[in-house]
Amino acid sequence: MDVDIWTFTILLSCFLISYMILKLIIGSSKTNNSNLNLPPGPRKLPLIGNLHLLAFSHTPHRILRDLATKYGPIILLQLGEISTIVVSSPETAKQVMKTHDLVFASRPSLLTPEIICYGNTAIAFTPYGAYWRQLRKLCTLELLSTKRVNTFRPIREEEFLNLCNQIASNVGSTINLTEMVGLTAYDITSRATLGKKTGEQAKFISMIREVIKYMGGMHIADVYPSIKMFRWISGLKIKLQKLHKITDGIIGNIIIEHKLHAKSITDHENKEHHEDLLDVLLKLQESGLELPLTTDNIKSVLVETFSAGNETSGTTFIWAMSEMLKNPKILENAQNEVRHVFDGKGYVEESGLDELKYIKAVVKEALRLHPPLPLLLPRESRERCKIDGYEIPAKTRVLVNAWAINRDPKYWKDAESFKPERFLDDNISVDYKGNDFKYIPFGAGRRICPGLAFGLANVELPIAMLLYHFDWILPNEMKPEDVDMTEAFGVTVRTKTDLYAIPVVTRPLPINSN
Ligand code: HEM
Repeated sequence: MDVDIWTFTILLSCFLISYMILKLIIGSSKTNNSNLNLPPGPRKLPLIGNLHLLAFSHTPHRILRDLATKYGPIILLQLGEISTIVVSSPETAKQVMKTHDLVFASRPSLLTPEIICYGNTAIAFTPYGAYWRQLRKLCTLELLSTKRVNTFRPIREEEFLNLCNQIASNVGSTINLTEMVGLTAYDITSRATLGKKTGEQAKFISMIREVIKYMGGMHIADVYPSIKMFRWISGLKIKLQKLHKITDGIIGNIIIEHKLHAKSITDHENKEHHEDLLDVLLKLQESGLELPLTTDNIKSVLVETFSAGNETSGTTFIWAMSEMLKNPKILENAQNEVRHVFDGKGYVEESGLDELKYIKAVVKEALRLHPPLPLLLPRESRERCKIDGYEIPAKTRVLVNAWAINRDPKYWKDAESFKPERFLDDNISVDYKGNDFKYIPFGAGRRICPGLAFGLANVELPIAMLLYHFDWILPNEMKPEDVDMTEAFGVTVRTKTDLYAIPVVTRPLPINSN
């Protein structure tokens, strides 16, 4: 949650302007909740409330964990105009995402998704209601179902093999794993979503990477929504509108190309043709859904799939690789496993990944210690409700500190250590589906991540392939304990520095794989 210094300074000066003070005072008296039994929390400052506690932090999940240690598992913060509760224990998370899931099934309206995703019409930031329900159903049954994700298997295998070939041609040199794997993930999403690679697609990828820079963090406009001037003051709105105009033009062209192509292909070609997500969305649009799916709605979902999908899986891959490079014994165990399973074939196939119990445990453990969205996505209460005996008024913003929960020593033995073995223990059978609230990297309840299968496939396969074909050496005689695990907050919490390593080929790549 990063409010840049420039905007924050402007904010403070602006508070000197009397009409604003007046407006805020009137605003706060309108929502006077002093008679309610509200959750505890730190003392608020006039006008900004508790904003100063998070405004300059690059690791808000850590600050919020420290506050929870002091005030308890449910705390109330005043972030500018926004009353926000933060829950930090499995029990309170369960109350938000299971017991009262329907009450907390909405999302607040935030500036970036509002502009980039056509007025919040993608799934993640759409408020709860009939439109979200329809979109979510399409997403679960059609777009991101396990069956659909499996149809993209050949794309994943081909693209990650291309990556391995690229790495093999750089053997002995230091490579930037973060960048190389990140770009491959974009290529995969791009082909799965929009079909075969085109120039327009490459432009779209580079624009989405630009958009993502603005997606993370807490913007001043989102904590003072009634003061419209903050939307303009930082220049953010103008930047976003410019980017939106460009992405809209590119995606518009891609949709036109798709429609023309669909008309021109013969019956024979049709049978050979692999449906991409845009094909599916266009078919659904034609099919006459209960609520019409407009072309802008389709564009919105495409933008979201690109942005939500890539960063989360890319981030998870890098955390898992960083942890293994930091813990050579774990890297060796994972390599032994994948080589034992695939040595007969000489290459890794996605269909064999289920045999990689240890590597799956490595990914699970990486997601426990480093959930890419440590505070999940913010929710908003739709009506008044009680949690742990405390009143939560309607329209309260809710953050679930999954990062703190996933490493709570009350529930996890040796909680801060990277130990994949803990997930091999039959007594710890937590899954990704948000059934056990002590482990929620994908969230839980109605708003749980629908891209789970898509995301995991893009993490497990490259790990298996990169560990099968290559040994990895740290550059510049770096020691394992020096691998940088500093976090950087953005659209996801990723490693602050890119991960570099030197590959050594140990299992040759399949000959006809170029
Ligand atoms: C390792 C990969 C991923 C992780 C860790 C992850 C994590 C999450 C989390 C924590 C949420 C919020 C859940 C909540 O509020 O309870 C979420 C929501 C969402 N994710 Fe993912 N995600 C991943 C991959 C993907 C992929 C690949 C896609 C799509 C291609 C995707 C699409 C979405 C969407 C659309 C939502 C919003 C759901 C809603 O509000 O109904 N995610 N994800």
